[in-house]
Amino acid sequence: MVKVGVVGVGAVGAATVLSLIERGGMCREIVLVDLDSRRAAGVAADMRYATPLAPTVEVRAGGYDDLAGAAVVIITAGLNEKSGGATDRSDPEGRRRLIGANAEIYAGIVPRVVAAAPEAVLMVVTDPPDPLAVLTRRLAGHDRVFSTGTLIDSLRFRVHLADRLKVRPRDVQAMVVGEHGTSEVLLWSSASAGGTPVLDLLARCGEPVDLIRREIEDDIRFANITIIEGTGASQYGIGVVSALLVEAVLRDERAVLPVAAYYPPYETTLSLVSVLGAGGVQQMFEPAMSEDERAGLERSVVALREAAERALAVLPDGA
Ligand SMILES: NC(=O)c1ccc[n+]([C@@H]2O[C@H](COP(=O)([O-])OP(=O)(O)OC[C@H]3O[C@@H](n4cnc5c(N)ncnc54)[C@H](O)[C@@H]3O)[C@@H](O)[C@H]2O)c1
Repeated sequence: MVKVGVVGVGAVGAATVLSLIERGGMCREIVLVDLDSRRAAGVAADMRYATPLAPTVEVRAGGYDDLAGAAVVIITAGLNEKSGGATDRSDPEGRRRLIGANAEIYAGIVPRVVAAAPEAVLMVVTDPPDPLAVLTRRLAGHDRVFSTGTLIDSLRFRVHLADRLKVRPRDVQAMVVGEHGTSEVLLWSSASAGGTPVLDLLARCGEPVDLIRREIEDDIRFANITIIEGTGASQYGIGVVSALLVEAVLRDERAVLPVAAYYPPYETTLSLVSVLGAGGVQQMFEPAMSEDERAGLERSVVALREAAERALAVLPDGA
C-alpha cells in the first residue's frame, strides 16, 4: 500500500493533498502531520469527504509514527513569505529571510520523519527550499532528498512567454535554473516555441525585446509576492507541482524537470536539469547556457552556498 506523508498542512500542504487526490491512483494512503493537530485533523476530514469521488485513497491525520512505511514525505511546514516578513520586492534576500526560522523548524522535524520513515524520499517545499534541502540531506544522512526548486518558476516563465506570444503555455519550452529565489536564472537563450527561439518570436511583437524581457523577469521573480498580496499564500500552483513530482517518484517516471538536488560539482543544492524517478533525483546535468546565463548561475551558486551555511548553522556542531 503506497503511503505519502505531508508534514505541514497549511495553505501549501492542503493544496498539495487536494492535487494528490485529484491526480488519483498514485498512492493509497495520505497521512497529514502538523504541529497544529486540530488543523491536520480538520483538513483530513474535509478531504476525506471528497474521496468517494476519487480513485481509492485514504486521507488521515496522524503523528510522526504514522509516517512509517511512507514512500515519499513532503515537507511544507514553516513560515511563508507573509508570516516571515519576506514580501519586500527590493530586498535581494527574498525568501532567504526565512532561513533562520525555518531551519530551526526543520531541525525539529526531519529527524522525526527519518526515524519513522527511513526509506522515504524527502521532498522539501518550505522556503527557501534549496538551502533547507541541504540541511535535510545532512539531517537525514542520505541522498533521497530534493526540493521543488525552480519548476514553479519555469512554469511561470512559460505562462508569461505564452501571454506575449499569444499561444498556449503547454507549447512553450522554457526553463529557470539555480535558486528558487531572487538569484534564479531565466534561460532565454534556449526558450522556444515550435522549435523556434522565443527571442526571435518576441522580436516580431513590435515592442523592444529588452523591455519585454525585463517585464517578464520581474513578473516571475516576484510572482510569489504578487500572489501573496492577493491571497496571503502562494499555494495552488505549488500544490499541483508537488503532486506531479510525487507522481514522478512513485512511478519511476525519469521525468526531466528543473528541480533541485545536491550537485557535487557545485557542492550545493540547486536546480539544473534533473531526472526524477524512484529514489528521487537520479541524474543532473547542466543545460546549454549563454555566457551571461552561466555567469548568473555562478552568482546563484554563491548565494545558495552562503544560504546553505546559514541553514546548517542550526545544527549543534554548526556544520
Ligand atoms: N517551494 C515553493 O515553490 C513554495 C511555494 C509556495 C510556498 N512555499 C513555502 O511553503 C511553506 C508553507 O507555506 P504555507 O503558505 O502553507 O504556510 P502556512 O502558514 O499556511 O502553513 C504552515 C504550516 O506549517 C505548520 N508548522 C509550523 N511549524 C511546524 C512544525 N514544527 N511541525 C509541523 N508543522 C509545523 C503550521 O502549523 C502550518 O499549518 C512556506 O515556507 C512557504 O514560503 C514554497
